[in-house]
Amino acid sequence: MRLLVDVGNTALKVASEVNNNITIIEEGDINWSVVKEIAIAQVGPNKLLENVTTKAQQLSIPVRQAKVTCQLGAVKCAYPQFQNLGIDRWLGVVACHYLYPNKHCVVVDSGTASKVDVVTKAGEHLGGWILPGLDMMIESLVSNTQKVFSDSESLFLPELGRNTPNAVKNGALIATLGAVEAGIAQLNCDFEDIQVVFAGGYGELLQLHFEKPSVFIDDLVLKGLRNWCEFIHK
Ligand SMILES: Nc1ncnc2c1ncn2[C@@H]1O[C@H](COP(=O)(O)OP(=O)(O)OP(=O)(O)O)[C@@H](O)[C@H]1O
Ligand SMILES: CC(C)(CO)[C@@H](O)C(=O)NCCC(=O)O
Ligand SMILES: [K+]
Repeated sequence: MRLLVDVGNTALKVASEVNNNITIIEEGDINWSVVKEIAIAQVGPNKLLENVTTKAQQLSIPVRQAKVTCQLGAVKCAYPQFQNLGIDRWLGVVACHYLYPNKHCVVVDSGTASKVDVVTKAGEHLGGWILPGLDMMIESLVSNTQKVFSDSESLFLPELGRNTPNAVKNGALIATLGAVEAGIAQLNCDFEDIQVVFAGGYGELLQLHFEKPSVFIDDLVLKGLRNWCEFIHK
């Protein structure tokens, strides 16, 4: 069994990979006796990884840290300084390209931060945008103003707000959905040729309010990590 680990800025996601099948598991439920290799995609702090790295050392399990390269298979990185691209973004792009090889993809991974990346069907990553995640947008508005406040009860809705929490929360939603539309516009082609892929903690909410066909893939970065492992083991 290969252990796949996605270290986000706030959340750790762990999965087992057996015969190409990825199963998301709780960190406490890892069956260490069958782990042959650990692959890690890390953008967040080492602290989130402490338990995994300690175990790996104790049991002498090989650990591989995925890194961005200028090219992986058919996928080419848009950043001239490819090392600066977040590995989560890179693996999201790689995963989408191999899941939808005949489509241009707009990859929307929204958690602590929101990332929108665009990759053509030829595998050319055109680049992307980093936005504050929805919570971060709200938090930065509330903490830098006198009269703006939010609440936990109000829903995120793609409509005009008529009270302060609705104005703030709906604004965060609309800004993020607007970036998705702008990503689509960058491709300058029929929507039929585009696959929009949502991922991350806010992915389902965004997909719910995005009015065109799209998919939500819970384990997108982990799928990209599996692709990365396939390439480096070749
Ligand atoms: N239903 C949900 N489940 C989990 N997280 C949610 C949910 N709805 C909203 N969130 C938000 O998504 C965040 C977790 O998302 P994700 O796992 O993508 O985070 P992350 O990987 O740490 O973020 P990033 O990749 O931006 O560093 C939480 O911090 C929370 O703000
Ligand atoms: C943007 C985040 C924080 C999102 O997790 C991550 O992808 C990251 O640390 N990126 C590095 C900067 C960049 O991608 O240009
Ligand atoms: K930083």
